[in-house]
Amino acid sequence: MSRDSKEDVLKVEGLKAYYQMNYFGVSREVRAVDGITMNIKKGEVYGIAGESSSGKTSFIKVLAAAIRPPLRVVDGTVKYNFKSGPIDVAHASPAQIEAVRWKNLSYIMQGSMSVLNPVRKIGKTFHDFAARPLGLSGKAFEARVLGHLERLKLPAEVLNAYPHELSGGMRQRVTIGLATVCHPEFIIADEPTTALDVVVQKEVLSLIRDIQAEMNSSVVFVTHDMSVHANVADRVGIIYAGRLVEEGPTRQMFFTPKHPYTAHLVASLPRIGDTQQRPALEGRPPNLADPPSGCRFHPRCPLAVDKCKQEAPPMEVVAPDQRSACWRWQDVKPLVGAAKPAGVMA
Ligand SMILES: Nc1ncnc2c1ncn2[C@@H]1O[C@H](COP(=O)(O)OP(=O)(O)OP(=O)(O)O)[C@@H](O)[C@H]1O
Repeated sequence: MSRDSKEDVLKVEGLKAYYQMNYFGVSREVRAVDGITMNIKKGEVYGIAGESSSGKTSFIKVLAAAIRPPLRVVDGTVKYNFKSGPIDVAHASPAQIEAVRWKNLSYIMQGSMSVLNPVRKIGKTFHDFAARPLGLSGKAFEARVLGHLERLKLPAEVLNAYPHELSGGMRQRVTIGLATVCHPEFIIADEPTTALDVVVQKEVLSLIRDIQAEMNSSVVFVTHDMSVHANVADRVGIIYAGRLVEEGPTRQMFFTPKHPYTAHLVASLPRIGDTQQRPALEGRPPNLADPPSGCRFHPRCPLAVDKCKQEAPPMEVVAPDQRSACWRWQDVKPLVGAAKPAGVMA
């Protein structure tokens, strides 16, 4: 089935979410998400990449309806079309969000320890998360959890353990288990493999992919590791300074990027046989309390011209399913010839 013929499960339009702070009478606004429009199809795996402090976590917190002050949605909508009905989580009440949490929409936060209560056994945490949304209790609930643990290749004994008694990889599996035990339609994961060693990383990624395929859920995940995107995502979106600057099918993003920032991220991937360090992009991402005029990437962009300093480029369709926000997208060339990055499917 082509991407176009699949149904949208999420539509984000003109989303702006700012951290609004007031210290000693001085107000400060950090424009962490500043006008993002995109959509996700049913069954799609969408990866979000970008440097540190570009707004990735803030964006997916809004998608996950996990917004806490000082972060506020100041404009736009985040509309899900769940089986149970439509909901705009940017404007829904706490009770409406509670009704879709875990059952329709689940969120694997950064760092598994932050989700797992250190003084509560894993079995109790499963109960806290899932008993009510599943509407099960006693033996029926136990059977459901045990079946799910088996699928995650976790022994039943973990239910009796405290989080600190498990290895990092097991804790991350438990977190994924918690987030998926209710078979949610939409899974959001923030850096699900950071801090895990390479072997465990692979296991955790294939686990997310297997569960997604089995349940036909949609997944949005964040990582700054481009090789993870290459291995897992159907489409990749690149965020720079609070804005989506390019998105497209994973292969196209790696082989024919149409934004100079994507070209740099792809070029920074290590390649088999590398003997030299990859060139790093000069400069730093801008301060989101005072972002540059025009295209926010212009101070670091090798292709920047005067227009880029003055006018923000709109997202334009540049190839099938691929959009880029760059005045000079036609001049963007991959920075690394035909070399195939490790992990990118040929
Ligand atoms: N609680 C907060 N209060 C104020 N500003 C914040 C808060 N959390 C994040 N920010 C700011 O919002 C901007 C975007 O941060 P965010 O964490 O969303 O970026 P990120 O791309 O996820 O970064 P990382 O990869 O380091 O997690 C940054 O300028 C950050 O300093």
